[in-house]
Amino acid sequence: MTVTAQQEQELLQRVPTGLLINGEWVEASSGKTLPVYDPATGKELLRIQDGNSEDALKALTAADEAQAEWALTAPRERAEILRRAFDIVMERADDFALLMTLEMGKPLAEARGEVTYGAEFLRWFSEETVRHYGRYFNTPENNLTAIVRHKPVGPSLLVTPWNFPLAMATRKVGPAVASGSTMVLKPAQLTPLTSQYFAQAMLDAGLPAGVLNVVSGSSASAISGPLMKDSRLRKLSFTGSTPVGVRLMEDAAQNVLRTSMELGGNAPLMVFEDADLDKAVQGAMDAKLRNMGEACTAANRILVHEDIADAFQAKFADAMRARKVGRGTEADVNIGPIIDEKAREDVHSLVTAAVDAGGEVITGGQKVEGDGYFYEPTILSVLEDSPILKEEIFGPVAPVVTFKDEAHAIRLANAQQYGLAAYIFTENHNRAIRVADQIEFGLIGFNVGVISNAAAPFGGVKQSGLGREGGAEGIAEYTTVQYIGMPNPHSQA
Ligand SMILES: NC(=O)c1ccc[n+]([C@@H]2O[C@H](COP(=O)([O-])OP(=O)(O)OC[C@H]3O[C@@H](n4cnc5c(N)ncnc54)[C@H](O)[C@@H]3O)[C@@H](O)[C@H]2O)c1
Ligand SMILES: O=CCCC(=O)O
Repeated sequence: MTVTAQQEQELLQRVPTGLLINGEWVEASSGKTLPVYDPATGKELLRIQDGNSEDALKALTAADEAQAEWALTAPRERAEILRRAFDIVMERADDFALLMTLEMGKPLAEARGEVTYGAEFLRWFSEETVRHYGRYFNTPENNLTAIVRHKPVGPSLLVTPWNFPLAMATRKVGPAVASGSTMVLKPAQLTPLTSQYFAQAMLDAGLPAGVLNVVSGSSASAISGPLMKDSRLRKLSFTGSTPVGVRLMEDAAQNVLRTSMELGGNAPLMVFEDADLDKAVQGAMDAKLRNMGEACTAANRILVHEDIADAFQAKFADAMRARKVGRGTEADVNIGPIIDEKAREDVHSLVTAAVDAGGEVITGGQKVEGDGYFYEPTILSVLEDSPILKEEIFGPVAPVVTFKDEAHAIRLANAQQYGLAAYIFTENHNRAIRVADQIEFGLIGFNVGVISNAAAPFGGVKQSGLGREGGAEGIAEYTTVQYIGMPNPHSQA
């Protein structure tokens, strides 16, 4: 069902537009506001307060002052806040979905999927909160008894990207709350509304003032810069591009901050000659077109065995041509716009460079004329040295390359700097594990194109980052380890 303009306006009026500092939505000290746009129309949706360095420091002060008491709360209390937050986000699922469609462009059905995915981090970490055990043991010499326990890392700066506005926030806020850490969340400039609506849900769930502070603003470095230099900050958790992540790691080194870095990806999707072609095409569609290709997990390099390449490409092209492009609020649309004009230009430049380097357009390959930043679902047939294979595409463009044998496929998969997600399509389980052993990626989809799940550790190797979010590993990113040694009571009188 198509959403009406009145429904959109009613929702936008309910979004907090201030900065969240110490439990209150307040105005920015600059007195300035920041516009938020709809990428499907290019029009302004709403203006929010434009936070700066002064606001960021106030938020850190609030987080720092709340830290000691928050660290001592009962794990059950934190767990129940997260569980209530899960319920509230699910009760408001339609609002969250529409808000993401409006500010980011993804079609409503996908946005609903993100609400479920994002909310699950709250439920998952509510369950982890009460089970984050330490250890108690005698040392090998029996002279000491050791207690090893986990303490909250302390005030954390959480920086999120625009492509999954809810899930990237819950994947950080969930474990930070679970661990007993306080935080300053800095959402992406392009999509602050979902984060602000989510922060209100956390307050409604009973999160004490000062634990979660939110500072949106037009200058990311004005917000993060002074915080990264401040000794009260203990951790940076960043999700975004590799170049920005590298710069922030350099800053973090000056203050010896704990860091979790969820960076870019350039996933290969490998289709072997023994693959089930229907499964492989479905997997390629899911891995490529989820979020219009604007995902760190997006399959950007479709590697297909030469014996099945024609058959695969024909089915893949039919599936791509069947997709409907349009504003995500309209019924039946399954490809929304690219986030902004610059991002669409970047996608088109990669396509043009691939064609100039000898690539062939199988379907698509053009910007869609008219309002908004739409791009046609595109398949390119390219050679293995095509420039498009070296970069994150962040759009609905799938370059296909053929390979001769398993060793060749592995070499192509590893031949770039990223190591986030990879996909393997084969009916031979031994081959799947053998290939997984030899490719350098943190996440592997075996005969499936989407594997993200709150219960599983998400993260990459090489230039895709450090640390893991979600799973049992996720909470450890927000704790420090303390060892207490004492005389073994049996060796004492
Ligand atoms: N590995 C993952 O889990 C994951 C998940 C989602 C997105 N990503 C990656 O994120 C990128 C897309 O997101 P993006 O365009 O928002 O990335 P980006 O790096 O431009 O921005 C990410 C965040 O960093 C902030 N930022 C930008 N410059 C900054 C600076 N100099 N100092 C401090 N903060 C700064 C932005 O405001 C935003 O909040 C892609 O590379 C994608 O692969 C990775
Ligand atoms: O953009 C990358 C994040 C996608 C995910 O969490 O599945």
